[in-house]
Amino acid sequence: MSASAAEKPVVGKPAEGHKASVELTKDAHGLDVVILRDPRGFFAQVHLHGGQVTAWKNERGEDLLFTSSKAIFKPPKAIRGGIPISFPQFSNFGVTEQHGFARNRLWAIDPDPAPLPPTGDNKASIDLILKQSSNEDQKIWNHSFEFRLRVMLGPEGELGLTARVRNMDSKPFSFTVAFQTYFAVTDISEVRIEGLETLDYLDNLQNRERFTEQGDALTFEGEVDRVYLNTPTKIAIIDHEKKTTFVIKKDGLPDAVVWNPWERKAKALTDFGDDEYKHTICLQPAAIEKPIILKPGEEWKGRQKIITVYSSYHSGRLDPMRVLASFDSI
Ligand SMILES: O=P(O)(O)OC[C@H]1O[C@@H](O)[C@H](O)[C@@H](O)[C@@H]1O
Repeated sequence: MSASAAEKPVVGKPAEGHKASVELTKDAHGLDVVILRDPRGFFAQVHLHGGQVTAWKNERGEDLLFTSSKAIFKPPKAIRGGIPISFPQFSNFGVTEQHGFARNRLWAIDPDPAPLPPTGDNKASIDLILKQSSNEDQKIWNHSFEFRLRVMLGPEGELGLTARVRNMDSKPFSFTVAFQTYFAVTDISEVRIEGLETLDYLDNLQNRERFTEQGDALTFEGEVDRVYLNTPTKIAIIDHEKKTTFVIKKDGLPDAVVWNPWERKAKALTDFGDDEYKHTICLQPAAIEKPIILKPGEEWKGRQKIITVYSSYHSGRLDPMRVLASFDSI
């Protein structure tokens, strides 16, 4: 299912038995948003500003992504939370503004997402496009491109993002990219990440020096800002307190950034509550260490899919392999 600006919006939660729905509407700040709903109650919201997923909820209406209570909904500023997209540059690894310009621009609904197949009636999806940089962007990154983004809400409540970047220029260009995903967690000190152990990482807090992860899982006791390199296609974030696990599956995005500002940096961020660092972990599938190089006419594709797993952890020892295996059945 897809939506275009011309389609009549579907309003309200669909009754049981109805198909997934897509609605183009305005948020409380007057910004354009697309709402994806599944009959079982799963929900996702995408702002055209930034092409940014700004909410994802389970069937009980609980937020699975974090958005700051101090988030500023005034373009061109990116909204603090959800899934801002870093493109054509991650962080300050290049010449553009921090994290590139894509998160600060107005995206359009893509009327022609070919050749991606339609997602079918049981999935709600929206295709967005960001074309050609603004005049201001071109002064710094003067390349002609098309960035297509499909956001999909599946029948198991899973959230999928597929990014495609095509070089529309007559010369090659390169870029780095990240899905800056702010997961909602109950208490950061009760969270562990599995899938990054023994890997090398660049530590943004130590001049991007290269280290090797020593622990058998990643836990949090202070500020973390690392780019893990050549990561596996599946990573799990385990929220012990909520007995919930997020499983992230990714393709075309070999790196994974892990960021939590902790107390001091949280206080320095104007659009982030002082204590909110306790309730989020930013895990970002990314392509950073080896920038993507596209020749004229070439296209790059990167994908992340996230699902939440609840019950398997209610008793006994955590079994990440079981969680990871369950993801494959989707
Ligand atoms: O405040 P911004 O521009 O959204 O960046 C937030 C953080 O984004 C993370 O991706 C970076 O690794 C951090 O270094 C950075 O502080």
